[in-house]
Amino acid sequence: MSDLLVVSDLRVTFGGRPNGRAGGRTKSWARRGRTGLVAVDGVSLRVAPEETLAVVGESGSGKTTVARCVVGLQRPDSGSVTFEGRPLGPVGRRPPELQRAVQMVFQDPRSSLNPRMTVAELIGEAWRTHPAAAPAGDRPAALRRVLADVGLDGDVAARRAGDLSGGQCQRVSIARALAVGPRLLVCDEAVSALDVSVQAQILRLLVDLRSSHRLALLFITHDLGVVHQIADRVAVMRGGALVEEGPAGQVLGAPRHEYTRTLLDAALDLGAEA
Ligand SMILES: Nc1ncnc2c1ncn2[C@@H]1O[C@H](COP(=O)(O)OP(=O)(O)OP(=O)(O)O)[C@@H](O)[C@H]1O
Repeated sequence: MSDLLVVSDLRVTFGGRPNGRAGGRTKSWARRGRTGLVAVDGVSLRVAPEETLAVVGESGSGKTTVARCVVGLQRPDSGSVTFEGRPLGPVGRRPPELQRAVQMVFQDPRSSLNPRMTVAELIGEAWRTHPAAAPAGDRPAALRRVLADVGLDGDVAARRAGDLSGGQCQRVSIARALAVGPRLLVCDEAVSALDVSVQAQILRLLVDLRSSHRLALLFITHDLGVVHQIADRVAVMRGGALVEEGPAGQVLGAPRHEYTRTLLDAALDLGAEA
């Protein structure tokens, strides 16, 4: 199967000195390797349609920066991100159909949703931003459908995000992404802020949605304990670089890299303590 998302040789630095063209089209930095922090260093990844790739690694390993490049919130210094062979530039410059195709679910739903807005308003906002995805006819029925897709009752529509539980908020975040018809969901630590039992429900939901909505998932997490529940393939990052990548069974069951073994041992220790 041909790839949906291809990330090639991505490099991102922070804190270097602009070379005089900052604000222009090229984000280039003088002596970046020496004066800036290399957050992502030559990372290449592929995600096939309806596949889940988990990107794992400790805090600071560069996972979120890769995710932000994919959704267009971070411009790489070099390298490329393509979706079905089309370049994915910064979010503001993406054609609307590519903006819709790649949606992100953030770690903390309480800060990614305006607490004063009702669920209906939040989903309506997504439809306003992407009019091509807005329902042509009966909006309340379309709203009920999208809420049902994420396991929420229709009466949640009238409630404010600030009055919902963490799990309900994350379901609303997923509904908001689903409402615009994505092909790829980038989930950045999407279950990390939730209680363990709610984590399992949201993981189950993502697995179900992947099949029912034919989604691919780029699932970013520091927690190897959740990866086996969701991933087809696993990529392990350390210090901005990829150290190992392969089928989930192989990376989790017979890791080749010492660092992956250390992460797995740490996850096992945490599991034993829980
Ligand atoms: N906007 C920024 N400005 C400066 N440095 C940054 C910025 N964003 C990330 N970094 C740095 O880049 C490195 C990679 O960060 P990133 O958030 O991508 O890692 P991560 O693996 O997702 O970790 P975490 O799970 O803690 O977010 C870190 O050293 C981080 O401090």
